[in-house]
Amino acid sequence: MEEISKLPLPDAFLEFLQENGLDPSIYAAIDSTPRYIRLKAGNGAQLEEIEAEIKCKLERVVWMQGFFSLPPDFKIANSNAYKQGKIYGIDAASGAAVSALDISIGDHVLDLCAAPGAKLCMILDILGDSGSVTGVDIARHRLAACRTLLQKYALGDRCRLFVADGTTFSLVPQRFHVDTGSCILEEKVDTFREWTSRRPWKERKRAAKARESVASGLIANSEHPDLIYYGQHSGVIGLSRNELYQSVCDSEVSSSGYDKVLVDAECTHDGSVRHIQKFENWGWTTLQRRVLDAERTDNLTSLQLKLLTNGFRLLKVGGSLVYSTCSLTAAQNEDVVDQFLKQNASAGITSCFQFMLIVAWQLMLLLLKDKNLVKSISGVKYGNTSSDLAELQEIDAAKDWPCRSGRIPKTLRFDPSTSKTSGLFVAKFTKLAI
Ligand SMILES: C[S@@+](CC[C@H](N)C(=O)[O-])C[C@H]1O[C@@H](n2cnc3c(N)ncnc32)[C@H](O)[C@@H]1O
Repeated sequence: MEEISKLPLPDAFLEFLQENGLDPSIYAAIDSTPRYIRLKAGNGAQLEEIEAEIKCKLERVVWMQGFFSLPPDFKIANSNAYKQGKIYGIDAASGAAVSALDISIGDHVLDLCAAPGAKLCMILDILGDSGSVTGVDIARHRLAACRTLLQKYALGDRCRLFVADGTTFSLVPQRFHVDTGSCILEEKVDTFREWTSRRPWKERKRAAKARESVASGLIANSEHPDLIYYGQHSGVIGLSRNELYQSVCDSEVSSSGYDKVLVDAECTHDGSVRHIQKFENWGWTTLQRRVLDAERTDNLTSLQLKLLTNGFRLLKVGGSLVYSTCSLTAAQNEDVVDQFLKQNASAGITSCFQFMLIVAWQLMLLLLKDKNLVKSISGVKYGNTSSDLAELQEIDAAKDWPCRSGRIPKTLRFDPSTSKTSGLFVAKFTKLAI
């Protein structure tokens, strides 16, 4: 108990922990939790040079490639290696969420809650000169910070960033376009310019006006997602506005949706010990307002389920989705997974008869579509069709990670006291064809 009092947690937070069966002692262990950095790809040879510059030994994290630990109180922000974009500050557990995606060269990846962008940068670093990444976040200022990161680490070439609500975002990757090489770029390079800040004045004014209307609640979701950044090879250049914002039906999503989707959902952040510690300076009342408010917590779990559902909808058949949060509560993790599986699980098809019904329904929709009787098969609208069958997947890489199984088999939990990382929950799904 003496340990716990090192961080004077407010009563409301202690109650929140008690209600959720969480042990407050993790917040006293901050002094022994290392800092983590990841080396940007291609900088491995400069390890000794970086160590000399920061005057500190970088301890390799044996279970997460490219990651190193530093003493808990070490500040990387002032180092040249950080300023020059050779190292990132990112917790090793966050690295695990990205590793769980098992990204292959050429993958088209959707990061549905992307800002401020540590995981997005890692994804781009893994992809290198291949595939594409679409980053989405509802908070414009946070996504702008993400754009700054892309520039700093020179990783934006295959990335596009949209300010949008991840629960309704509906664009698939520009698969074919990305890979068509430079001839289209040369022909139609003026269709979209590289930076939207260079968009024509009238267009920017129209977008700002639409944003104001949304903010004042007059209209909602009437505008397209706002594209605030795209790189040369993200598939955007050469497209007309209509082509970029073209929606597709579910049957197309199954083949041209994203190969991998990360839903690193908004949460109460209670597993991020360093984040909670910051409220000592920001004021505990801020914690109460931002984190513990009961209504917000209820809304959060519903938001998490919607984000997971929509991310899964945009996944192609055979692709993988990782759902992660830095909360340790079951309500935001296993309970969300449970609900999602109830709505989408293949195990839900309990009988041959049900299976036949679903197949018949799909065939009927295809037939109607063929005869132009329906324009899209519930395509871009929020909500699932019976073809969205989810299955929890084993995370193969996790056998060496310092984590344990969650309440649901195949889900994982990083507990700060044993993992020596930030707290994290990870679940991985695949989309099955029927
Ligand atoms: C845990 S943070 C994501 C951290 C990020 N993945 C990273 O590695 O830096 C959650 C993010 O979800 C965003 N968010 C909240 N509601 C959202 C929504 N409805 N659609 C999209 N993003 C949302 C927040 O703005 C916040 O940036």
